[in-house]
Amino acid sequence: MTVPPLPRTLILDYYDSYTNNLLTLFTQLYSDAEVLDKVVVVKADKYTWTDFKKLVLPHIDCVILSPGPGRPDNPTDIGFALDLLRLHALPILGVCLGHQAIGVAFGGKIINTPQITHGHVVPIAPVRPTKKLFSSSAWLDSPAGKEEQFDVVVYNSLTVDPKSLPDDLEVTAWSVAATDRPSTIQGLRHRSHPIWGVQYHPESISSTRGPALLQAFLNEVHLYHKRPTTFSSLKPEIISSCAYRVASRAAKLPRSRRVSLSGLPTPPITPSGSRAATPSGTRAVSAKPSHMAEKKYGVVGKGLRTQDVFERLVLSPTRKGKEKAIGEVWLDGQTPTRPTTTSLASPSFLVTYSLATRTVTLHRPSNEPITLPLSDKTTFWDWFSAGNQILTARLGTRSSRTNGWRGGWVGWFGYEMKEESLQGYTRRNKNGTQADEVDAAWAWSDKLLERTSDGEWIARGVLRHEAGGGEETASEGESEMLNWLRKQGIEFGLEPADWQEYLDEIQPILMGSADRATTQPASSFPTFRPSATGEDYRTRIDACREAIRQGESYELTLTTRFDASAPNLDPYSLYLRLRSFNPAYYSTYINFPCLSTPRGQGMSVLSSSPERFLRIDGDRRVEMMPIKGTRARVKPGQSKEEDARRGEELRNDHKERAENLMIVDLIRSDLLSCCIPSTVTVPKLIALESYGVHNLVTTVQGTLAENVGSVEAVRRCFPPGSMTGAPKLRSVQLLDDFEKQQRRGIYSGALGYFSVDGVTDLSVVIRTITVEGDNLSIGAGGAITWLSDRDGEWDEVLTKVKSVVGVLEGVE
Ligand SMILES: C=C(O[C@@H]1C=C(C(=O)O)C=C[C@H]1O)C(=O)O
Ligand SMILES: NC(=O)CC[C@H](N)C(=O)O
Repeated sequence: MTVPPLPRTLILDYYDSYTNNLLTLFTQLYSDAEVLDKVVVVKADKYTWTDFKKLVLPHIDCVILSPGPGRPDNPTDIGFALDLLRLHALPILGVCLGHQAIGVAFGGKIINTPQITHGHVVPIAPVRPTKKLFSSSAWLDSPAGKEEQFDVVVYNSLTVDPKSLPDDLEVTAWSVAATDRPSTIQGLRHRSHPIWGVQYHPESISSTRGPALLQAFLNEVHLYHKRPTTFSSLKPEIISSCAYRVASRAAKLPRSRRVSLSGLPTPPITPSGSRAATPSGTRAVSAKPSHMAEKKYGVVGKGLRTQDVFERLVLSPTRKGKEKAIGEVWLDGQTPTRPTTTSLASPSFLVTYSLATRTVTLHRPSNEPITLPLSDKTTFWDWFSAGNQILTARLGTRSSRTNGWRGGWVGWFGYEMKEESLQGYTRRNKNGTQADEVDAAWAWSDKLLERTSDGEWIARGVLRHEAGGGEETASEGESEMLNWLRKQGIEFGLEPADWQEYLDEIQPILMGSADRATTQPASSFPTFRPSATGEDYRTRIDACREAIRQGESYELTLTTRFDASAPNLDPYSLYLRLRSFNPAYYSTYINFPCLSTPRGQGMSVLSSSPERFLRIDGDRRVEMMPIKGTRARVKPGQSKEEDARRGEELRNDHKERAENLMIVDLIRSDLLSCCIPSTVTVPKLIALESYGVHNLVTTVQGTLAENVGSVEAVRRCFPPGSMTGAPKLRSVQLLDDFEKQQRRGIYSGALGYFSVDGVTDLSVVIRTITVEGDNLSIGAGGAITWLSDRDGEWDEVLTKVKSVVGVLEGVE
């Protein structure tokens, strides 16, 4: 069976979090280059109906109406789709909401589906004989066409009422009835116009026969247009109306790596013009004059505890006020099964961002903070992304490293940064955010001490020197960020003398005695109390389920906050307790004493997050690992068999698997907004990982397109889907209301680093204590679906908080 030529296809996106996954069906039939040339995803409200008819319709060959939140009989949810369907000027395929729109456009009624189901696999049976799509030759010749039934994933609360089906429409498929699940309409076609719909999601990772369905549709499109040998490309104006464009290629990597014979980098030019001495033992690995230096210590210091080295190198100099540092950073990271590096750093300056005032603030040791209002057209993401791209090109040398921070930015984007990342988002309550909130904080460090997973130490430095031959140079003129920072006297990269001084500082520490450091872990956690009662939370669960019943969302990650007050607390000693109580892959301690928020002076993040948000390695491979599905582990000393049983029970739980699948499909769609479509894959679907709690974890990967930088990639996937639910935009708007506009802050955001070599690694901020002055908070929540049980969900929240701080007070 041959694949027809690819027609110009416009996918109208009703702000769903699965729409981009349709691209994956295309790339199973056509090349990336062809798909990106002929298929475009456009937000459904991008054009008015009048403009669409004039500017778009004459220049495309077919339309796909995407899934989406809401109802097809609500004009704010469905825009001009009903007019488009009634005009039937070209072939149209509707998926889920788009399919329901077909029902409504020709006179059918929308009702609640008898069994509301999201993220479950159900069998469906095509009706035969029937004309078109499910009986087109492409379909009948395909393996799917020969089967009586096949499995698909459904995400719907609503359905076309079979009793209301107008004569113009014919059912092409039904779900197979089961005792708890009556049969519902799964496919429709118009009897005389080229219009088809499917209620299920052919693009879901767990649906079968998706490409065969698409091919059957494209065959119909081919037939409709009288079988041309080829279709032309989309007009550039239409392509550029797409929300996110990705290039069909990955950036080329400089593969050759040259290490100078002496193992030393070209000596940098000092400001006076003379060649500086290169610190001994330093080695650079690069095809271009490298700015990245490293010194490996081998067995030296291997017997030391990381805590002791952190205290001597990072903590005591800043505490004595001697160091030129703005704070303390320990990217700790621990798990027995997934080895990771540890990095210790004393950043030299920090930029923060406030959404309320749209200002950036520069913080330096012993200087007054300086602020910069961003222009109306610029978001913090744009500002930071453009600057970071140039810094990476100028200072970093890409390598195939998969792990570790080599210097550059470390910090976080708080959850509220969604306001500038999520297309279509509007903050309803403008008073909710105070001016002196810290919505994003990124500190720069051009030196750090790394501990490899083998326990060896490596000092890493980003050196400053003039552009040398063959170096990619990017103009600073392009970056508002770099120009402004330069004006404030900020330089990126160390002078060779500074690097030498750093090595001189490290040497005696690593050669020193293994005496234990003086700081003791806090003897207990402060007492955390819920900010909302269990009853409040249960009521909010009901509100979530009602929104799901109405088709507004498929899953909502509802959260709440637990607060504690602890005057004179040493956040570091509390972190020491946390890291032994709940060691996690993304365990992190960050302390910025200079920051102040409405809750106090000084801000620290004490994280024990197990969840990867997004990592980009040296080959521009992106990996996201959403967690969904949680069970408590047994208490220490209790039976291992019982612990394993709970893990297995979680792995086989239909509700939890569905929660996970919904986020996996969302994450795939997020990655498709920045990766080459055919590269987005799911190598590991719903695996059990057991650390502080049992969790179900999925791995989604892709290769970043050449036109997308690391910060931009993060922005397109922000906020993390596991903290929002699906579809993302509608769900976060609903959650803002259900959570009473309460700020989530760092919790639910992303924390980690953008390394100068382009390697990026960020966690989802969960299981994390935020300290602001004397006030501490922990956010916690869970995914609410139609199948959620009020008590079970509240217990899950308590389980999560207890995995961080052991005991809780004031909970029913
Ligand atoms: C919301 C939290 O966790 C999120 C929700 C999970 C779930 O519903 O199972 C699991 C991990 C996180 O993505 C939290 O820990 O506070
Ligand atoms: N996935 C979808 O498109 C869902 C459509 C509609 N909102 C429903 O719940 O039925």
